[in-house]
Amino acid sequence: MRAIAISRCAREHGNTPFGCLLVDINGNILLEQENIEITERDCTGHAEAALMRKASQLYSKDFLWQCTLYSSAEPCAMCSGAIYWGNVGRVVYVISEKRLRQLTGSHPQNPTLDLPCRQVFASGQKDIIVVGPLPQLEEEAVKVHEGYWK
Ligand SMILES: Nc1nc2[nH]cnc2c(=O)[nH]1
Repeated sequence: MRAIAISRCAREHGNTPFGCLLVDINGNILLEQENIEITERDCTGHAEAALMRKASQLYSKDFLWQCTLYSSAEPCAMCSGAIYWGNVGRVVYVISEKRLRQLTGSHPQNPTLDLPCRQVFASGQKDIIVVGPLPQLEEEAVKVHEGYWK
């Protein structure tokens, strides 16, 4: 899955191992985004938030509602907010926030929130479709995190 490959690139480039991409209704890849929080010294530099900043500059809200954001891991509350405000209509993720929390533990670099993206979206006013976690891809995605959260 492309989002997992992007998460591997993020780690290779010195960032936390997360990646995502935006795909239109016809399956065309519009944007790809690695996590940039370390190299850019940006606490909001999660892959999904960074992608949403670019997406909202390039595309209309009506267009983005027809798009899907694929992510290597479940969007955190901040990124879910960006997806909500940016108006992307569908999200697919591999690793759940719960599993991520087991991986990162209490690592100060990633004090993972125990707040599923579905819960964030359910507090809003639109029906964003959420697919995930994806058990058949989860181990491949988890592998990219191996040895990182020490
Ligand atoms: N899903 C996701 N979770 C994160 N936790 C820390 N950074 C990230 C990121 O870029 N994406």
